[in-house]
Amino acid sequence: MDLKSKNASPVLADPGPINKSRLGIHSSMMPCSQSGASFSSSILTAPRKKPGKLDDVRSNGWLDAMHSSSPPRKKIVKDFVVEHASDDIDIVYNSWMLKYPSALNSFDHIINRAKDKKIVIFLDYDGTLSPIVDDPDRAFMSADMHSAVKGVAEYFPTTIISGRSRDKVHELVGIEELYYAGSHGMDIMFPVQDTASIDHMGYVRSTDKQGKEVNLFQPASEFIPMIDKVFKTLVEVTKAITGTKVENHKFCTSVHYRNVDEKSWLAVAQCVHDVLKDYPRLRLTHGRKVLEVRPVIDWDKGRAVEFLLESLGLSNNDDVLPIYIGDDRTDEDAFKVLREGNRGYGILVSSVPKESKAFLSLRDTSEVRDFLKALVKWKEHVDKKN
Ligand SMILES: O=P(O)(O)OC[C@H]1O[C@H](O[C@H]2O[C@H](CO)[C@@H](O)[C@H](O)[C@H]2O)[C@H](O)[C@@H](O)[C@@H]1O
Repeated sequence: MDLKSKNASPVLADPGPINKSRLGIHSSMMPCSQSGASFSSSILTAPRKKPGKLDDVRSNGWLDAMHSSSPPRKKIVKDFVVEHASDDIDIVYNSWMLKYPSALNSFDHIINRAKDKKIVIFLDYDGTLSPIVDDPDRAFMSADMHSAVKGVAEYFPTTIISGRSRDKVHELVGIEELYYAGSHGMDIMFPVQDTASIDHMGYVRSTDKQGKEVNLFQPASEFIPMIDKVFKTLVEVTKAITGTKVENHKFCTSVHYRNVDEKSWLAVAQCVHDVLKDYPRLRLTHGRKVLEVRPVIDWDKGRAVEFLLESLGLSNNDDVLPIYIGDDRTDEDAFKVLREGNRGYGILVSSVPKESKAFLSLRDTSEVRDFLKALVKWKEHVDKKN
């Protein structure tokens, strides 16, 4: 990517003036449920305020997207028109792997391509390094995964790119040798080096928790007060819906519905939809049983990968082999960047067949760990020979 030719600001054309009062008292601070616990089922049958209101969420595809996020295995198989026997499940998965071959089985091919190139690793966190669990605060890596990630970071420039806040994912991973990009790449901390060529990109010099000098790139910093306000509003309006959890990631905010009764998913969607109506500069994306609210800026995990490659002086296709491993829809932006630039490998982590811009696949976090360990072993072997 020629960052120099890009507008330094990734903020898209403003869809309208920001009404200052919107940033203050929010019109939907009232909970969506006026009747507390019984809210979920009644909202399914009767429009809450205006006729047609519930249709908004149904017709704009939110609800369908919510149902298809993290679908149970059976459902995916059914979509592939196969019976539910486990043998058939394997047949479907194996035929899907013809399109997205296993990165483990393709290992020799990968290292062959990596000869004379510098491998650069990008890792998503949830669902990639830690298994998906009900409580986002308890999504930990295994000790084995921790040592595999530490191992790759010793040999290859390695970045964690997460939807979580940078501080949170740093706390969960706890490895200092890594670079961290939080809030879907809207908060990037990377080492100070000769990056004079992109000085105009707007990153600032800062210090990390150990007092070391670092560069910090935060293209959505002007949105911090707005996100904080929306976070508080979302906590308020969803509090009557049992099981919802709202997280503040500083540059974006997430509304989880994994622990919400499916009958109330529409209510969750409606609450978020109502709040977003007053914030034209925010948009919604879907993750694994989570609605993610983020600024309308032209920035995502794909742009973050391009930015990091450029800023670390690793953007030359002939010398560098980027590998991005992720499981979620937001990781598709990064897969797309690699695919379209014919650069390295996007690796999708999935135990069910799904369409992706990735080239390769791994079934689950344990295969991710094995793949990372294999890279370390190979690199140790190569270094020993030289
Ligand atoms: O980009 P990621 O690192 O994959 O972060 C995406 C979201 O991950 C977390 O939620 C997901 O994992 C949780 C723990 O396993 C799970 O309970 C939840 O259902 C998943 O959506 C995180 O809590 C979100 O804030 C991130 O946006």
